[in-house]
Amino acid sequence: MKKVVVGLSGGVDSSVTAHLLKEQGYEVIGLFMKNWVDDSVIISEECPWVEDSNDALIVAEKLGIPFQTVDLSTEYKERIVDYMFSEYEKGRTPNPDVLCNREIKFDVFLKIALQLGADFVATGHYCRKGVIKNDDGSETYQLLAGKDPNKDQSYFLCQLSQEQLSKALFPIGELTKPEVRKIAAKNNLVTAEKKDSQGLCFIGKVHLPEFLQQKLKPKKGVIVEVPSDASQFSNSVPSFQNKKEELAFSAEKPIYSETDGRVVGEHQGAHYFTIGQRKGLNVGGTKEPLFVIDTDVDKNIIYTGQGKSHPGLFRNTLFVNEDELHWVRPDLALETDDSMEVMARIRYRQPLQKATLYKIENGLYVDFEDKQSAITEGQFVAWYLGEELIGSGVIS
Ligand SMILES: Nc1ncnc2c1ncn2[C@@H]1O[C@H](COP(=O)(O)OP(=O)(O)OP(=O)(O)O)[C@@H](O)[C@H]1O
Repeated sequence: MKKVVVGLSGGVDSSVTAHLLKEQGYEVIGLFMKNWVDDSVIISEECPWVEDSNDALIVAEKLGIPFQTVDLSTEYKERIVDYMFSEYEKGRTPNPDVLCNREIKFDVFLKIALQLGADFVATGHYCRKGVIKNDDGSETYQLLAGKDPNKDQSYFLCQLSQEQLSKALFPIGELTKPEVRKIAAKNNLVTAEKKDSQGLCFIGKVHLPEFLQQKLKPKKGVIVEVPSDASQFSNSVPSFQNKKEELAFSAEKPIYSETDGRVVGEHQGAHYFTIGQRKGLNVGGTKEPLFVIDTDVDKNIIYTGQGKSHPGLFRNTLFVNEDELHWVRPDLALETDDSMEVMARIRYRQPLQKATLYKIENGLYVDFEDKQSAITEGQFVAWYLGEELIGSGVIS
């Protein structure tokens, strides 16, 4: 009998995951992980993990499976929380969810599962795993979108490797959320009606600005509004010698200075802000709301533009550095000077966009057919062939 460790979060998705695996004849163990808890921010009534671990325990008892809690708060702090602070400090916007899957659920957690003698780790992610049998007898694993288009979570797993995928199971990927809830209700699982978590491992449960303020000290600076007819947005495109030059030009973020617009307000620290952000600027009196179009953490200036169609928010092309480029399918990796037509997204739930990948020596361009709003440094871009996510990278 194959043994599976299920990450039981106390939510409905992982409850049904455990139930399905048991029905399929696996020997199932439930494991709840206590992640890092931001004690200074979370007030006791909001502290969610005690309630969640209790729900996970009740589900495990109901299913008649062994259950354990593991404390991964140290690893979580080192690999996710510290990384978040350091990225925000650099003016980049990290994605803790993607990291949590790569570094915690399918690394630390997976290793614990293997120590418990498990063959696989299963989670309640809405995605599927495909297996290609190669001629030499080896297997290649595919990360496929979940069947429920409203819930597809493949993006969150975009940094997984073949090694990690080989040990993963995603039993609810073939189901829709309503189907999952129905199965939970039919089997009297206490989590059947529980509302969805915020997605983020912990950050949904804390207030991001307050969280950041603990480590990143406030630093007053100015907010500059850049008009939509600023010279940076003029359409004069130089002529290019080759595609590489054209892509480099298109991926270039405009450079702003204080004199490109007027000072419209003050902020508490450019490192708290992210491109595309609207909330928290507290500037009134403009015809349309202001959006952050760039931050300069060195000079501590936030550049903004009016309205969500401000030209400063849009670009066609982005670049991924070689060392931040990841192929879920290494066998499909592009060689230098090769290109590939794909569908791509730059954030969770964004509808897939037509794009072409161009590989150069020190990285990869992702060139979108349509201009993309708020391409943000530090976030992940993920690309797909059909329903298969084949690679991803950090936007640089
Ligand atoms: N604290 C945790 N302990 C164990 N596994 C977890 C924990 N948090 C998340 N997971 C696993 O990762 C999966 C995806 O996590 P996410 O936070 O996106 O939850 P979700 O989609 O709301 O699922 P659920 O309804 O199971 O909470 C979960 O289904 C679960 O298998």
